[in-house]
Amino acid sequence: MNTRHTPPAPAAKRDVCQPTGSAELAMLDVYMPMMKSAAILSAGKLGLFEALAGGPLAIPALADKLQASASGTRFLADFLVTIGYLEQHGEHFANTASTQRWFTRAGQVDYTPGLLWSLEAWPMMGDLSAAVRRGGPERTLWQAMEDQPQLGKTFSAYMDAFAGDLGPDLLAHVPVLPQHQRLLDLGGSHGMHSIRFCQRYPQLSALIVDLPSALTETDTTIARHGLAERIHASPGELLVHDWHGQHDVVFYLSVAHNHTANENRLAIRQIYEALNPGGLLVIHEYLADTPHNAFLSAFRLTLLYETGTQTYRYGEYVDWLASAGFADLKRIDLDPLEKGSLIIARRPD
Ligand SMILES: Nc1ncnc2c1ncn2[C@@H]1O[C@H](CSCC[C@H]([NH3+])C(=O)O)[C@@H](O)[C@H]1O
Repeated sequence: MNTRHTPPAPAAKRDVCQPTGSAELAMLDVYMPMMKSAAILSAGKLGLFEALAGGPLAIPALADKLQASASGTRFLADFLVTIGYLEQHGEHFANTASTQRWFTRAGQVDYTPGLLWSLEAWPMMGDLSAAVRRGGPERTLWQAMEDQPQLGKTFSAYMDAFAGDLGPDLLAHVPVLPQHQRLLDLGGSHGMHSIRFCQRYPQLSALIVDLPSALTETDTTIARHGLAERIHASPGELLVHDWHGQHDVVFYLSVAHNHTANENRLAIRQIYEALNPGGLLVIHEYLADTPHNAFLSAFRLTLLYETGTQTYRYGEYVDWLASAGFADLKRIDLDPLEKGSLIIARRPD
């Protein structure tokens, strides 16, 4: 995913996606979201939220920690207060509860890697008009990652943060059985989904297939979790790669929107063939069923620029899955909507 869902942000005073309806204020619709993004991303890059994770600080101490100027730190902190990301108590600045929760290591999920990824995506979006004209990217994100290795690393770290958020939903909804022993994690990137399932189910071992650009940290992460014997990462193009025999559970998590409809149809057929009878396919996706949804529309524009692909409707998945032979299809819409949906299907016994 490309820029996927954003964590719940501090309550906005007004929905910035709605036009102001006032000619004098029209430019504010562009200027304020730009500055809001720039300030939050800069705070992430400077480590400002993390610096406040241990407790409130006055500007001189905060500036010291960030190795930044006192005046710059003050202007940034002042603005972050006005948009609800910081609170001010006298001379001291503190994270709001939401900032602490979503943008620090002390929180539930630390999306700071998403801020760092958004800094990479920022200049790309400046070129969106060219993608609209062409109808797709000049070079896909995956091609760009081949000669800019930091892109792949930053993107995988962002996906890792998402996986921290999605992990509990997956564990709750995917019915792994005692006889399920082999997990294939297509586009498995950071490896955290495989790691969580292998931790929960001791009978499982996993194979992760992804492009080399996504796997730079994966072996280290697997080893850090003490799972080097049970989880292996194998670099390659998922449609042509050797999937090493039969599997019992296949993950296709946030991968379909990076492929064309025909590639997905083909992949789903290949997955069916690679599953043992009774095996499960688990898809995580953003379904294109909801019309006029600002998040989904923004995501499709991002894909136009980054990969030239798109999101698909649930009916399309049903068609691909049913024609491959899958049965017992189940759709689970996650809460909130921006978290996407799970589709679980079974290869009949
Ligand atoms: N052709 C391809 N072959 C293998 N992996 C791919 C291909 N195209 C995109 N990917 C990978 O698909 C992943 C999509 S991001 C999703 C990562 C992970 N499944 C998660 O849910 O957190 C990235 O790691 C890409 O490198």
